[in-house]
Amino acid sequence: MSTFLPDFPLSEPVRKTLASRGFVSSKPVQTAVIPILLEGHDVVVEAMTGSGKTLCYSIPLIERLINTEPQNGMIRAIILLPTRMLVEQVVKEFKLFQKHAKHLFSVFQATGGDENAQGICNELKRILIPSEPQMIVIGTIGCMLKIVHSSISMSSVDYLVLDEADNLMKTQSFDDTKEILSHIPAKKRTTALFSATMGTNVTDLIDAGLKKYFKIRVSNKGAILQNELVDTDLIKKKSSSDFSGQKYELPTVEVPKSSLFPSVFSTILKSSPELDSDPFSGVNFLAIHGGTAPKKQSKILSAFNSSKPTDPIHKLTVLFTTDLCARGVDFTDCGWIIQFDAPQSPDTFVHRIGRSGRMEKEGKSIVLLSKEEDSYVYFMQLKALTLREWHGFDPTTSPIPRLSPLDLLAVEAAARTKQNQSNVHSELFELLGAQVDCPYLSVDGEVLVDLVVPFAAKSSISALELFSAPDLVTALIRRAQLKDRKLFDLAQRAFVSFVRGVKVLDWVGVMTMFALLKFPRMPELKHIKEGRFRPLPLDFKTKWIQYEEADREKERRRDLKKNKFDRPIQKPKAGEKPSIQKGKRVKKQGHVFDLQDEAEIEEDYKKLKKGSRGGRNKKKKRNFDDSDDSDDLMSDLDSDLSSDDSSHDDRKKRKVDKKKGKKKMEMEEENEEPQFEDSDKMILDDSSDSDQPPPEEESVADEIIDSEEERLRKQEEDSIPWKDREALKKYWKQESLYDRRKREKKQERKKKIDRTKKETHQKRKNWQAKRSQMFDPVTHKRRNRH
Ligand SMILES: Nc1ncnc2c1ncn2[C@@H]1O[C@H](COP(=O)(O)OP(=O)(O)OP(=O)(O)O)[C@@H](O)[C@H]1O
Repeated sequence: MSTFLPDFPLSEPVRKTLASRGFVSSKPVQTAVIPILLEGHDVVVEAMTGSGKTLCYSIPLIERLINTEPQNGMIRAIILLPTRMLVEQVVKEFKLFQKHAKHLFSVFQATGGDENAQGICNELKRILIPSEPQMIVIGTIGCMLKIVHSSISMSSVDYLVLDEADNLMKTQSFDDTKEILSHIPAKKRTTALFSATMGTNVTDLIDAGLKKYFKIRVSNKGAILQNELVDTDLIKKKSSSDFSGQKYELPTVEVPKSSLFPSVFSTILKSSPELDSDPFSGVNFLAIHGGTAPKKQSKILSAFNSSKPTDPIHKLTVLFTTDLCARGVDFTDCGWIIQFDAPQSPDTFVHRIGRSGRMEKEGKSIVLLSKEEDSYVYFMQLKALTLREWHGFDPTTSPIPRLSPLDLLAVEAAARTKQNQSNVHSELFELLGAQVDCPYLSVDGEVLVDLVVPFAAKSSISALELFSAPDLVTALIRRAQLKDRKLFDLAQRAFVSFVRGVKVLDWVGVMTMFALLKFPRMPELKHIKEGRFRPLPLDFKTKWIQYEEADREKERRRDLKKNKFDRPIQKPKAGEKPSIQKGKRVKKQGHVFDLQDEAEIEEDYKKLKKGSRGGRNKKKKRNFDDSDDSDDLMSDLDSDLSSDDSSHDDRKKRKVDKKKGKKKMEMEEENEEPQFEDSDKMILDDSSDSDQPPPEEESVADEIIDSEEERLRKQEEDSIPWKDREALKKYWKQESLYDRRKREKKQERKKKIDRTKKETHQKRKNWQAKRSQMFDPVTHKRRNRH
């Protein structure tokens, strides 16, 4: 007899599995639910997170498979879950039972995107043969939908579980869930719905085929989860989210909203050398988000779950993650959940915090709220969740040594003895990192400011001043961005994804929170004043920030060069004239630029336009139209990046020489004076060592005509409505006035020559006729006049 459920005899494989996992007694929800499911009734179960719901449906299923006639090569049960990660977790649980019940059943994982769905269906068909044992299929909605739509038979399915059922009933996926249910015979099946937040409205699912069901609700009484809040400024959120005072306690998981956030934080924390020293020397930073490859996700999860405070290297493991891990994921020993953002739905809040304090362990949750979010506390109260203000840890019990006044004096003195005051900031970092056991991130961000402000006041420049940062964390992140463009990109993308996902009240606060280097250019920010936002004061262009990775940097430079000329033509504002550049075609539309890069490319673009149109300078215009000029601008950029001005000048000179040489050759070859000369001639004329004759009168006249033509051409261009791109295209196909004049002139010249030739020919003819009258053609003697 098992001690797990004394009143219900369990089969040997189940007993063995439970014993091997050390489960000696059932938990309240298990005691309530397993017997009902063993009897084959439908259930709707709501029980707190981490209370052991998975076992509630897995034990009855295994018992059913053991105690009923096996149906080899058929699907016997379907378990639906919202994410691939959860599917993997549940598959693992069933495989533990399989160890003790070999050949009794097999487990099939149905996950994968649309592109893999067909392959999964084929694989399932291949193994659903009589020689194979009966099967449990565990999968996500998308994949399961493909399976039920394929020719695979569902007639033998008699057990259906919807774990995290409220999530599966969400509007976006509810139709799909119902569709799956409609393919599974309702009469003989047992249906079980589980969640920590079931709500009251399951009537829709009852419509979809739930029979008479038992509703079981296991109350949260006695739960050890504490919910607290930290009232903080948005700007200081980063600092406040460090709870290094508890570093030797249990692992921590942070659940922010934006999916990019984890990678930004963990990358920056990992890549800041200052953080290698205390208090982060023993901290292992991990991150899981939507962009993490599935295999890597599982690896990181198991690394996180297997981390222990007794680990000699990593005493603390911090996992940065998103709502991807908010539901169902079993973090076995997670002590703290720090929510960077307050979730709008109380259900999400419950699931997030439920990653800690599982299975009767103690767990703590902290949510960081800014001043604008005060009302959140009352909102949560209405939902029966109490948030208390958190006052931090007692510094005297903190394992991290604090900076003593003596240490402070030592640092200050060292900094002040430096001859070159502008170097003080780097010394400051060094000193703080190397000589003083100072917590860079303190329990309250104020400590940091207190620590560094004295230096700011006494030395000419401080770290905070240098990076225009309100706290040292922002300074570090800003500095890290300058060192590697990868972080700069991440910070911007994280900002954009954050502000697009939430209603932002304090824009400047959010910008500072993400340690942006410059005020971003976004349509949403059109009416926002920079206000207290402090951009990086250094006089620099963000395009100068390079990737540490050489290949990536090479690629960026290539792209930058290409983008300058691929930029789509922007629709001008009302009343603004369209800018059309002759010889430049409209290329790729909708190219995506970085926020900061866009501003700079815009600037370069204006420069280009100026070069091509400004002042109606023929030489400049033609130079731009020549592809060589692109090299000019790129070399401008390159020289900016490499600060190698002399090489740039050399290149320019070489180019002019090359053109001169080319022109000379052409002139010699053709030995003909060019008509309507272009910039090549102007460049040659400009050069001091030119050996060309001065322009003839005709070419001066041509220039006057040209400028008139240019004006006419411009007038004609401007008259084309911008909207009508077809008209624009046609326009380019049309002959321009300039070309027409050129052609007409050529024709006139030809006519003149023809006329002259004709006249000469006539004259010759007349002369010959006259001559034949005067001389005898045979004797060549003058005829006798009489
Ligand atoms: N009877 C038991 N004795 C000891 N540990 C148990 C028992 N039942 C389950 N557990 C363990 O408790 C943990 C939480 O279980 P489970 O993941 O099923 O919780 P849950 O209620 O589904 O949580 P969530 O709502 O977050 O999905 C697991 O690590 C599981 O192995």
